[in-house]
Amino acid sequence: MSNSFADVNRYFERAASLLGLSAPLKKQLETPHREVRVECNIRMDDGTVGTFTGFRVQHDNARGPFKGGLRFHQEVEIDEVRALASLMTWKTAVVGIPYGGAKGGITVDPTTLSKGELERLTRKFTAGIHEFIGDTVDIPAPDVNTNAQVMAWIMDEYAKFHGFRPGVVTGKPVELFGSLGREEATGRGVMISIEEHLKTLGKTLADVTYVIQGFGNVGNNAARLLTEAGGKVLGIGDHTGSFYDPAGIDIPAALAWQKANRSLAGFQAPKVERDALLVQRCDVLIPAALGGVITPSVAREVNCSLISEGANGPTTPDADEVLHQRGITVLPDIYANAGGVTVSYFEWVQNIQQFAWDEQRVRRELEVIMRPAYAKIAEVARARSVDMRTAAFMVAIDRVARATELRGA
Ligand SMILES: NC(=O)C1=CN([C@@H]2O[C@H](COP(=O)(O)OP(=O)(O)OC[C@H]3O[C@@H](n4cnc5c(N)ncnc54)[C@H](O)[C@@H]3O)[C@@H](O)[C@H]2O)C=CC1
Ligand SMILES: O=C(O)CCC(=O)C(=O)O
Repeated sequence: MSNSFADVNRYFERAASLLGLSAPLKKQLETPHREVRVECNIRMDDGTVGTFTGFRVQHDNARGPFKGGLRFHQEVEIDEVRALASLMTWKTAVVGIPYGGAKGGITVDPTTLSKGELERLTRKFTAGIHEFIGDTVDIPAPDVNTNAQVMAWIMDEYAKFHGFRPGVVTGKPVELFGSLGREEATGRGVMISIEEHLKTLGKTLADVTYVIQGFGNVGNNAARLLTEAGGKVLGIGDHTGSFYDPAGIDIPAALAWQKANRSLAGFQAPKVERDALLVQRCDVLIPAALGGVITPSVAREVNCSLISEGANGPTTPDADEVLHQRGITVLPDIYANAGGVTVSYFEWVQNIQQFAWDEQRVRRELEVIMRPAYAKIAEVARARSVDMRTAAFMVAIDRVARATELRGA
């Protein structure tokens, strides 16, 4: 289960060809600008030296500073980071926020580290990449297995080299120049994406049922918000367990369980096999864990009419074809999960202005970005008779291509 750069580029290639981009421009837009690899040696609690490898891939900055999350996971490798960095370029462009795309990661299972080891590793990585990041250069943020505390360490370590620059990183703790609403932002954006689509069908969030894979930052906030909106969540799961109940899962109980136990293991609800969760009956499926989980065989069996991609790259290109042939609408990752980076943008704006917004304003401004973006993608999908993913890539690539040409060589 991972993302591949070749897979992202299949989507890129299809959309770029429909736009009639020249071969040299396509190559320029496809190729990452810079890739940084750092060895991070740290002192482990038992006195030994731990060696870890970290990456930062800066894909494109024609429309603004590089922007994107930082992932700590045992399966992180350069090709995947490249894929995720490229998705960030198209994501920031499709919602029209003034950034390019980047992604970083360290190959580590953070659950095997103590808090002290995690802090030392984060600081070592930051020291290794500090020359390449900055609030006008490249701005990291949380992704899988990273959080506000990790961002605070990055901000602090960066300050040792460059002085106080809170906008060097987003997703910080609210007490330390973070933004209200950032933590739930990706889940909220997923909800908005679904709401916009349902509107076109004359339905509301309360009229449909949901299955959500992944119960971390994206999945659990989506589950909470959809439940608060009156929707019924039938299935949830994380890496420790999956649950499905046609009568509905008690989401407040699941959230409380997860908060107390740090995972869903042991949660009391009807269990299903991890791989079976994605094919349970529902109206809306929300993959919100890792990439590559919707393969052609899963796509042939999913039992929903809409997929909103909370995760990055959850659907392989071959599976995407199958979904299209089956008439299942996919709200693509670069749009559906853009709520997180959008509120990161608001955090950065607040940091630059040294002026904090209240949460209502953050939510309002998120809608101002997410709702028209749906309309734009849907308009292109209609006008060019393409699916929503192709349309989203076309909108994004067109914007990056124009910026690139206007800036010149
Ligand atoms: N955090 C953010 O703001 C954004 C995250 N994303 C994407 O959303 C996805 C989830 O990210 P976060 O929620 O931030 O990460 P997280 O670390 O908070 O949570 C990840 C969740 O996925 C689950 N998971 C991991 N492996 C699994 C497996 N094999 N089967 C089932 N569940 C599994 C974990 O148990 C956990 O519940 C990733 O693809 C990430 O790139 C996208 C946009 C923004
Ligand atoms: O908030 C951000 O800057 C980036 C979040 C992220 O990594 C993503 O959207 O995939």
